[in-house]
Amino acid sequence: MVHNSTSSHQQLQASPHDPLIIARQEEVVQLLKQIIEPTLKNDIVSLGMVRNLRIVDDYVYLRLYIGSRQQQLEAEIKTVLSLLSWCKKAYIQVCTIPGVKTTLAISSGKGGVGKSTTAVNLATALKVSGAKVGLLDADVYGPNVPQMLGLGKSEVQVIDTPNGQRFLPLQAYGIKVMSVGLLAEPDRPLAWRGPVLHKIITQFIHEVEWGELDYLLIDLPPGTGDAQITIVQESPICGVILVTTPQQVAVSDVRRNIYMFRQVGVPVLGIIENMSYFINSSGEQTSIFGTGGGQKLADELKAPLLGEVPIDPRICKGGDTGEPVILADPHSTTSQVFVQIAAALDATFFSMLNAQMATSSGNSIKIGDR
Ligand SMILES: Nc1ncnc2c1ncn2[C@@H]1O[C@H](COP(=O)(O)OP(=O)(O)OP(=O)(O)O)[C@@H](O)[C@H]1O
Repeated sequence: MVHNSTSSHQQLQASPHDPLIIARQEEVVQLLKQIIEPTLKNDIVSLGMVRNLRIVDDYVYLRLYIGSRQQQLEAEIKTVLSLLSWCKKAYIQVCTIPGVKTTLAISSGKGGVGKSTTAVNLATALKVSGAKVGLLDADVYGPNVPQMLGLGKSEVQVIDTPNGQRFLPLQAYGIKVMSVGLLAEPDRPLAWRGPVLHKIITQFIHEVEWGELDYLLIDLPPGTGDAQITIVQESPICGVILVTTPQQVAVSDVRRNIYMFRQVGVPVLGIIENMSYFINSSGEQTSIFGTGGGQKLADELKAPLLGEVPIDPRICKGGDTGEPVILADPHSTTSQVFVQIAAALDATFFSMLNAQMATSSGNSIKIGDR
């Protein structure tokens, strides 16, 4: 079960002052909490799927953020709200990315901890397992996914669709890829701010022709700024994976990050500790940045530790050559960690991977099992 331990009420509803509206709002929340999302086995309010709840006179307004496999929830909401004697009509705005079943975000409290590396390798592991995968590089401050997938100088096409013009994602190793970096001029820093940033991000989420995807992974910008909050609020993210390193400073940044997600009502699926240890030529493990930071944080924040990724020169090399380590060296310890995490995600969302992959290196992880 995926938990969202801090209530998602801030994101869910405005703060009215009229006692009648407050009472009605609470009544609606209690009814909505009876609806359980069958895959994640938790209620749709705790999962942050219901946002912007408003009661105006005898009408209920809300936004429902779902993946393409969760359409039935709209009808379930209408059924439970029909029990309200005072409610004349419930207006439900369904927010989804067409064709995308599950949207997951990869985030980090600070830059340079390996967030994009994680996003690229998880996307590749999911793809290798047979899933249809898209990767949206929304890191407006350092969009390096195209280079990590060998797409350095590619041009983005715009196509006409029945719903208007759409960006056509590029393809790398069968993964559909779109990046803010593909729209920027080479070697020029992206300096988008305020409304421009908001518009670009919103376009990226809603105006890409992804086709049918099992997973869309979003590589978020680091930190807890405007760009990150906009993406999280605008997209039907089912959960977020946080990347940290064992160093204390990275750990405290991720702590801030986790609280931000919980405040906006998006479940934290777990933490990945990157650069956990180094394996020398004799196969011995050495901790370079200290030990246990990821586990300590996971315990404190009641979010599972999904995996510990070693420091591996092949990761750097893969980032430079555009071939992820999962493909360049699939049997390495590093690749197996990513395969295990992908298998655990898939076990939570689809159970699509074959059992052999999920258990290939022993202890499998269960997402959100606390
Ligand atoms: N486990 C690892 N072993 C060796 N090198 C790594 C590892 N993880 C990441 N790196 C390297 O560290 C650098 C930063 O990684 P990456 O770009 O993924 O970080 P990031 O958190 O996305 O950074 P930014 O916030 O700047 O986008 C890259 O050169 C990458 O190859």
